[in-house]
Amino acid sequence: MRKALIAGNWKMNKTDPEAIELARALVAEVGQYEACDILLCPPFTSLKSVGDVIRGSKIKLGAQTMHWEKSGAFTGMVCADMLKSLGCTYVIIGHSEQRQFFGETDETVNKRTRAALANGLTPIVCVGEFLEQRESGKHEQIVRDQVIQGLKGLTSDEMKQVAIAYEPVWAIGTGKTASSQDADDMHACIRSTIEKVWNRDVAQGLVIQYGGSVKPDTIDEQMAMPNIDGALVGGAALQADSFARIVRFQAG
Ligand SMILES: O=C[C@H](O)COP(=O)(O)O
Repeated sequence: MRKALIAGNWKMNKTDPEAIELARALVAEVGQYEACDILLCPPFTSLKSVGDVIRGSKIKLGAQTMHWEKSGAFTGMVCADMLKSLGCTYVIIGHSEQRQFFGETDETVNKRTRAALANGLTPIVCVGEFLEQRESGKHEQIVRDQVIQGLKGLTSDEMKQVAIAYEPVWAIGTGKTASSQDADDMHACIRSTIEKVWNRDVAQGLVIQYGGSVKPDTIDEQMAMPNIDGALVGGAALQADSFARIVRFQAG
């Protein structure tokens, strides 16, 4: 049985005082909630302070990306050790905004994923198609390729530490969600790809989150789908009440 993972990706939002305020409100609302795993991914600048606020609660801490090298001359970047030293246990990798604006490729996704795993961090590997790719019927092939290339070379044991987030690019921050059925179909496609490349055990254990305009009024139907195991939430994670309602989804 897969435990749902509800993650808030705060992206480039919240000053440090604002991040502390939001984290405090979430600890008060859902800090001891155990029906699903809860993850906060603030910007690098607030990992330390959010980590301090959530310490002792059930809420986990993650980063929004990392470099694959251990240290060195990589201005602007952070490495796994730095994230771990602040209490991170997760890291988002290959988000479509990293792919679109910062040159992320399947190859760099693979490097980051391997480095995260080698350092005991759980990577949430993001995949998803553009609207024109869906409209031309290529969406499943595009996402399958991202999965296979991004996770290339991982052992079955390593795969058991990975989560995937399916985020159709056209649904991110637009207010348009994929229908629950379309999302579930893609999640099933991802799961069957994992089964073919690795094995059934890995595929059945894999947490696949949906991301793209998830809101309090969409989450219940989404989480009722058999292949949707959680959500990677952007905009609706920036207010405590909406994120707390998403965390407390009622899946049927
Ligand atoms: O990482 C989160 C996703 O990009 C979704 O963002 P959104 O909920 O604002 O559409």
